[in-house]
Amino acid sequence: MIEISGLTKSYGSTTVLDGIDLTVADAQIGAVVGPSGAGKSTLARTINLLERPTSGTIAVNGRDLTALSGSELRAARREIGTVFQSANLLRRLTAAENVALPLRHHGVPDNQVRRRVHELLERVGMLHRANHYPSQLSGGQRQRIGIARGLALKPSVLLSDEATSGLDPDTTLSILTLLRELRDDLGVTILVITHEMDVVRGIADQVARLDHGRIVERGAVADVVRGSDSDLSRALLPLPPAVPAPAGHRTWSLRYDAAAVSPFWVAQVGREVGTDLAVLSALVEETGRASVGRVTIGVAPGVDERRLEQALITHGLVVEQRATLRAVTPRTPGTPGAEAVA
Ligand SMILES: Nc1ncnc2c1ncn2[C@@H]1O[C@H](COP(=O)(O)OP(=O)(O)OP(=O)(O)O)[C@@H](O)[C@H]1O
Repeated sequence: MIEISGLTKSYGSTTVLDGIDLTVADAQIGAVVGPSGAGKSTLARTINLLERPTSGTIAVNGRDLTALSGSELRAARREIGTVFQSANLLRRLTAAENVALPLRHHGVPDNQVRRRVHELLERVGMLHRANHYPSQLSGGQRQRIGIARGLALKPSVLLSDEATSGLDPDTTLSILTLLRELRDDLGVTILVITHEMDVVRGIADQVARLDHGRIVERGAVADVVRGSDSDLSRALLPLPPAVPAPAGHRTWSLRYDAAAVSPFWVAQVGREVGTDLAVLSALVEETGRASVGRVTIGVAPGVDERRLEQALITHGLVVEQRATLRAVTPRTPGTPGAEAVA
């Protein structure tokens, strides 16, 4: 478990991190997201103790690591393994030698190093590349070696600092699957710092949004995407573009827990209210161990909107937003069109 409390980092009069509180429980994956300049890299460098915080504490399994110095601090760094953006492997060393590096640095005897490196390479699926140099590996393979090296000293926490940035979608997916396995099979606590919402959606249990050095929103990923109409929620589950609504229709954005709502809700609600609902965009996605749906519907003029809203609520849907529409000239002759004006 990692508990960060009141973490502040200033450079001169510039405060880059301002009172960060963040906890990731054992065998959970926590994610910190934020735009460029929010303070993500600074947070990563401060958490893995490459930089000292100006104030605040970083405790791993109840032990405050910021209070330590000298040899105690060096030993404490073992508690947090880091996987960097570009894996940061040494070019002149093989994959196995790179993984062995932290073990040798900490004076682990040769026979134990060999055994542990074998174990780690096997764990990340890279045993067959043990004697390859970084230049002979793909980006995803280098990142697997980086993860093996991050785990070498059996840290309690694995910090992933933009580890999938720059990888193609399939490779990203395979790295995320590996991180998920480490959580589920080995019980590793993982803190992912990223600007990629796909990463958060793919593996995180908890998410916090960093903006201008502060955590401005946080929660369980499932709750954030299911329960609120916030910036983070929309960023995590953006709706695909909607097709134009039939002329005169109003568009309503809806959100729902797909596991709890009948898959026939569109027809059922339409029947109850006596109207046909137009589906203009729809998305159902598994995220944060929940199945969440977001839909934009077109509502015909003259429909009793209070009754419609009540029916939707009864079926378990949340009405997020309604837009007033005005008819526009159709692009294809004969096709009705409309655009949102509010
Ligand atoms: N050593 C430093 N001295 C002064 N200011 C710094 C220092 N390091 C970072 N900053 C400032 O802190 C802010 C946050 O930088 P940081 O690199 O942590 O953001 P980031 O979220 O990682 O951005 P990106 O996604 O673009 O890498 C920036 O305004 C940056 O200029």
